[in-house]
Amino acid sequence: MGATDDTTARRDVLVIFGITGDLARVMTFRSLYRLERRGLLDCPIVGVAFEDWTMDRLADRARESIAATGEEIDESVFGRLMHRMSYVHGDFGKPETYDGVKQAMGGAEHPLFYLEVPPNLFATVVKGVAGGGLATNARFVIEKPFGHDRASATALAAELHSVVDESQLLRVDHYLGKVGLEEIPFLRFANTLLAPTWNRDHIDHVQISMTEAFGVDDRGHFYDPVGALRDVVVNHLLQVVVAVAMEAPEPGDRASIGRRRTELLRQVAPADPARYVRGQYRGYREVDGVADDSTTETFAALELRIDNPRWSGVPFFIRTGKKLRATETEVRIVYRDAPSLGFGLRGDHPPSNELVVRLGPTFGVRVALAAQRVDTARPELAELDVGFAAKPGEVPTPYEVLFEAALAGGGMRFASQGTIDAEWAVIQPLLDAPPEVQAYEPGTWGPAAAEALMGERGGWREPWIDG
Ligand SMILES: NC(=O)C1=CN([C@@H]2O[C@H](COP(=O)(O)OP(=O)(O)OC[C@H]3O[C@@H](n4cnc5c(N)ncnc54)[C@H](OP(=O)(O)O)[C@@H]3O)[C@@H](O)[C@H]2O)C=CC1
Ligand SMILES: O=C1O[C@H](COP(=O)(O)O)[C@@H](O)[C@H](O)[C@H]1O
Repeated sequence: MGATDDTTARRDVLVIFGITGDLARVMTFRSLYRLERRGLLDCPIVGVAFEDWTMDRLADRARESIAATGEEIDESVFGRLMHRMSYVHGDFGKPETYDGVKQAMGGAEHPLFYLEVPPNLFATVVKGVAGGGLATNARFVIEKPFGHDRASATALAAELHSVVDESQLLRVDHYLGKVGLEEIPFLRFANTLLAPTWNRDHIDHVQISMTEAFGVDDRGHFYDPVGALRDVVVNHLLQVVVAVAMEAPEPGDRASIGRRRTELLRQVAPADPARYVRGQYRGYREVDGVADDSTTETFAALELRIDNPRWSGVPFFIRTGKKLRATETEVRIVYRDAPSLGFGLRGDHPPSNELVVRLGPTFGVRVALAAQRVDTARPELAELDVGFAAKPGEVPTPYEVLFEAALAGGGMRFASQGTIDAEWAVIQPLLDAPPEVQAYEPGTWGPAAAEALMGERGGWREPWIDG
């Protein structure tokens, strides 16, 4: 185990292993550019990869990558970003690569190492950094996947822990950087209107829906061995469950947020394969990189239960899939039936209240109240909507939030091994006994069985979609 600091010292260099790779192209350069524009970068950045690139080549890649995400490039911002960057090439398996990294780091004492590398190289890089004497006071950001099941996640953690301390590891779940997610606990606990009703006495069930209109496209090689459950349920959507269901952090102790997350996940009952629906869109098997006889799910719907006094008896329904009718992510709290009114209003059984937090494509909150208008025969739901951003792009992207948090030295935006283990424990029964995969037509809401999963609860609500 390597030497650690237990402070929250600001990082004084960012070293990115895998700067020439795909994640850097689609996410990293853009996030760094946006942080530079907001004046939030203040340290050198060292890119490391195998290819022998010049700085001009790196700058070209950075420029193309940023432009491809739709950002308009401000030359002075781009110039400042490139001015703080340097590049080291070498094999991650060779000690001399880390000599080059050490030199490029200058006298930095609190480095942040970001591993944008294939998962089978996580331990190689961490060991290389430690072997080069660079792990003292360092933090390591690592990317998913953290194993492909509970046992392999445990084995990966053990390998990493043989070199560095758990407190040095920052595991990325980009939903922990998503604007909207952290706002859910705030909304719950800061509003006297909501806090007393946020429990089994008032809430009938919770629907968490992350639907995508696009398919697997050019990611067949990555996606086919993974599937929807591992891609987004065991991580992102369980974090949405956590935000809805966790207890309040301890006053004045931000570190307790991480503990609260893990505590909640440990109270989620292991998922029941009988309450799990797997789907695959027609045409998926023709995607490049997908096996002709693939049974990988591109759609998953499941029910979870939480064994604690607040949530006992309240089902949490989750659905996600590719090539569905619309791209949206939301969590919908469906309240219990209102009592029969019995005081002479037309229509004596008002519809149930709903509270929706939309997490994508933009962030917003909707409260649906039962209302009786003079021109309608029965009470109906009237929707009060608050949009927090008119267009995508106006709020920080998840990766900006995560970089900012990691550079500030804090770990609250990242998942601990305790959290990862608890997540796999919930999902493992579904991996052990997966039901048959059912075909669905692109452009629908997935297999009919997903609707049946909801029983008598009125089915999946039409998501909150603009326009
Ligand atoms: N791509 C994405 O959208 C996402 C990726 N992730 C995760 O991020 C991580 C990186 O993924 P991605 O960027 O797609 O991977 P890529 O395969 O595109 O990139 C890998 C990078 O590692 C470098 N590399 C690989 N082997 C060596 C070696 N032996 N020595 C030196 N450099 C090496 C490559 O350098 P070179 O090119 O010079 O050979 C390249 O820069 C993975 O853990 C992935 O699961 C997570 C979310 C989304
Ligand atoms: O990690 C992943 O997440 C995206 C969805 O992220 P979002 O922020 O757009 O909701 C998903 O499309 C992808 O398959 C998965 O790997």
